[in-house]
Amino acid sequence: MSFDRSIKIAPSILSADFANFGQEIQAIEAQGADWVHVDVMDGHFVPNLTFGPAAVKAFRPHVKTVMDVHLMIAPVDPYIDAYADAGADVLTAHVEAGPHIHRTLQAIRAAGMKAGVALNPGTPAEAVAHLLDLTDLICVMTVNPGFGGQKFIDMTAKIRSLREMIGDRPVHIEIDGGVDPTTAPLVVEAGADVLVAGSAVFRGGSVEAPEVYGENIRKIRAAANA
Ligand SMILES: O=C(CO)[C@H](O)[C@H](O)COP(=O)(O)O
Repeated sequence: MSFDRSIKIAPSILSADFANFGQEIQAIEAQGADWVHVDVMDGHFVPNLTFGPAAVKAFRPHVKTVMDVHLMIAPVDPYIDAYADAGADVLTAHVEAGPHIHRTLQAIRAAGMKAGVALNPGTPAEAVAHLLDLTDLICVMTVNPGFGGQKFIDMTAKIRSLREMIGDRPVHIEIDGGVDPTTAPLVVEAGADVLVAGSAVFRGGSVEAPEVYGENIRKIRAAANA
């Protein structure tokens, strides 16, 4: 997985048909998704439950691009090897999920994955200031994590601070929550390059009408690049 700052659209399969993940992943990739974003929730760190390592491993053969796994779980460290075995390319842990994020990021890289760190809306950019050489991606939450379809919270000032702090390091800034053709240009202008979108990609489409996913992805990308 090489680094570049071009805009990448990462549909969140939290908004896919839960009875049909394999075909949904194939459909979004055929329709232009750059990465596939997988939201892992534990009903403890966030008030919702999704899937664990066995399900993520079952998604893997369907993902031909980048499998971007966002852990909204606490603790993280006992599960790092399981997500490496499941085939995650990027594994992101929340800075709020435990006292030893430094160790967590080292362990993710040691397990052969790219290491991501996520920040809730209430957490300042400075929380990752000492982690910049240990991380490949900073995920800025623009909703309080747990559910798709929430209203975008403006984090553009935080994104700008992070882009400045990152300097010329090869670190992606990913935005997660409420990304659509209206909000995408705001976050890209502030310095983001990976856009996670659930509702705005899957709305109106299905595996029987995958061209809707393609139109939705194109609209987000066009707005982001405008
Ligand atoms: O991490 C998430 C929620 O915690 C989802 O990825 C995020 O909310 C995307 O969904 P939407 O685009 O519908 O806001």
